Amino acid sequence: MSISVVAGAPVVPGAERVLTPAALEFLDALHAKFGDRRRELLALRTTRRDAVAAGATLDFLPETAEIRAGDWTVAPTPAYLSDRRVEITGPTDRKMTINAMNSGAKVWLADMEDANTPHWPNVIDGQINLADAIRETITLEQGGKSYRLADGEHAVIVMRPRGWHLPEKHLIRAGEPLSGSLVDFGLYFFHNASELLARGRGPAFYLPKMESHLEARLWAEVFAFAEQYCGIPAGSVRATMLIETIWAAFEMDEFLYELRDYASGLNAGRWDYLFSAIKTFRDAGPDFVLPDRNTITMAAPFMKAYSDLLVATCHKRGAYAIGGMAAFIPSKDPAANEVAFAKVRADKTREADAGYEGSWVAHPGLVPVCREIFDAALGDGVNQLDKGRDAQVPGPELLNFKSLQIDGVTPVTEAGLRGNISVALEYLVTWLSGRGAVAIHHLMEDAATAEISRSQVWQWLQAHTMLDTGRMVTVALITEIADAATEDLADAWAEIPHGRNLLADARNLLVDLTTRKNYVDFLTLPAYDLIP
Ligand SMILES: CC(=O)SCCNC(=O)CCNC(=O)[C@H](O)C(C)(C)COP(=O)(O)OP(=O)(O)OC[C@H]1O[C@@H](n2cnc3c(N)ncnc32)[C@H](O)[C@@H]1OP(=O)(O)O
Ligand SMILES: O=CC(=O)O
Ligand SMILES: [Mg+2]
Repeated sequence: MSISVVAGAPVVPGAERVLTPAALEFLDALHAKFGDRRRELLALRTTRRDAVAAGATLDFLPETAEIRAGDWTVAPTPAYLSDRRVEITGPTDRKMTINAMNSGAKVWLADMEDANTPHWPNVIDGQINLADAIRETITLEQGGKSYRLADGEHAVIVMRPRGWHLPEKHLIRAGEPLSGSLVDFGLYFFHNASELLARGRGPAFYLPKMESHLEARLWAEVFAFAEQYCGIPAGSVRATMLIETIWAAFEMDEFLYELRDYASGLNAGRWDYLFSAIKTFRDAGPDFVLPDRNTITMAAPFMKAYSDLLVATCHKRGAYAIGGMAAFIPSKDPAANEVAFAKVRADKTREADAGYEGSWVAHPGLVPVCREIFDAALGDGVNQLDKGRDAQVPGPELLNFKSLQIDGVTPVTEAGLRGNISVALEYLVTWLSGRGAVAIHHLMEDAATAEISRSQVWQWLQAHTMLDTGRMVTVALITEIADAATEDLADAWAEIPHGRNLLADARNLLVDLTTRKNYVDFLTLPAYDLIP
């Protein structure tokens, strides 16, 4: 069996550095060993969601009760990951790679996932940029500026590969596209694991969007195989798992247990979590319809329950709890900037008080505020593992979406509907153009936040939701708003190469995703079909 680049794939300068025969052989071995299991586990997702559609609910798993009750801890935290008080996230383009490394954050989540469009050039360039960053040779001349790694300490790289559901269509094996996860992980590991080990800085990964501990087990098997294949000591990898599906909230102990030889923490991936909550219970009746996106904060009882359970689970098992993304980013408008900093400060303070070891920021300008808050919480230490261990969170609390109702009704506004449609549209066109994260109305938007927006519109339509203005959510209303939003963006996108076509594609995709009867599991799947 062998792997080839599909005919017609965009030519990417430097690809020969990444797609070496030996690296492709490694990808081949990974797919031979794990490809079938990946497909089985994706099918299991469908089976489990079908059960919810038929009336089942979610609960802690009876078959893993012993794991939850057991007395075990995860592998020791390596020195390079012992201080995670501030982590910056961002895509792996060359400029942002250098800026993230220089940002003053302890960790950089190098994102091939929520913040990345998997255009073939992004996939390959990202690998090149990471390899150069690891070896500290990365430079860039752009826009009259010279970018270099600053003297002194740089952020530790924790790479986030694509989730299990995403294919990599530019590489095929036996006529089938490869797995995006295995391509991102495999190329990064093959080229950099020894170098990272030698430098005492990895290899470390963030693992996204898992729904079952069996998916965590698959990652553990992949790590063990990769270490052996590349001649790296067993147990060298470190993994931080995102708890960002509602399913994962019921299996946090199990995730850590499956990856116990590799795990260094869990992260509260709040945006995908909310998306998963909506998606999973999208047709479960009025008690599962959620209100406007901007009203569902981490203070919502079901979000707080998830956050508390995450800290307790981590700390019981000797793992770090890493906070999530406050989506507010710095702005040139002083009033908006003040709001952004106040919101981020409040969010990070809540996390530090709850016992997290550190948290995420989306922008270098926010590193100092996060650091200041965690400096105060951590004092002379680097963790708060003795904090928050005793939280008891009954399963139903994780599903108490109803608590956001007012007088038995979920408040949904026309402004919320318009906001969801315009943000999802602008995100989609940006994604199609090759950028997976963008600032819209002073907020960071990425695949996870856009998933919430389009899923809410779908759910409100199916639930015949009445808006605060007295209008009902209908196909006609969604289409009317989408067309107006498209018109609003038309001039800006007309200036960009192929911009008109991209905008038309984004509009059509959005209307289809939100008004079709059969819900689409991930917007990135049909969107991926639209990119070269
Ligand atoms: C739900 C989740 O998964 S969250 C995690 C995934 N999402 C992300 O990682 C998003 C990360 N953030 C970003 O991508 C960006 O901040 C954006 C797209 C939201 C805004 O970016 P911009 O519009 O470029 O912001 P802005 O103009 O203020 O940037 C100022 C400088 O900071 C840099 N910068 C901004 N954000 C980042 C970042 N996250 N990492 C590194 N550099 C950054 C810019 O490159 C720019 O550099 P320059 O002055 O050398 O040109
Ligand atoms: O990946 C993070 C999230 O919030 O989603
Ligand atoms: Mg996410």
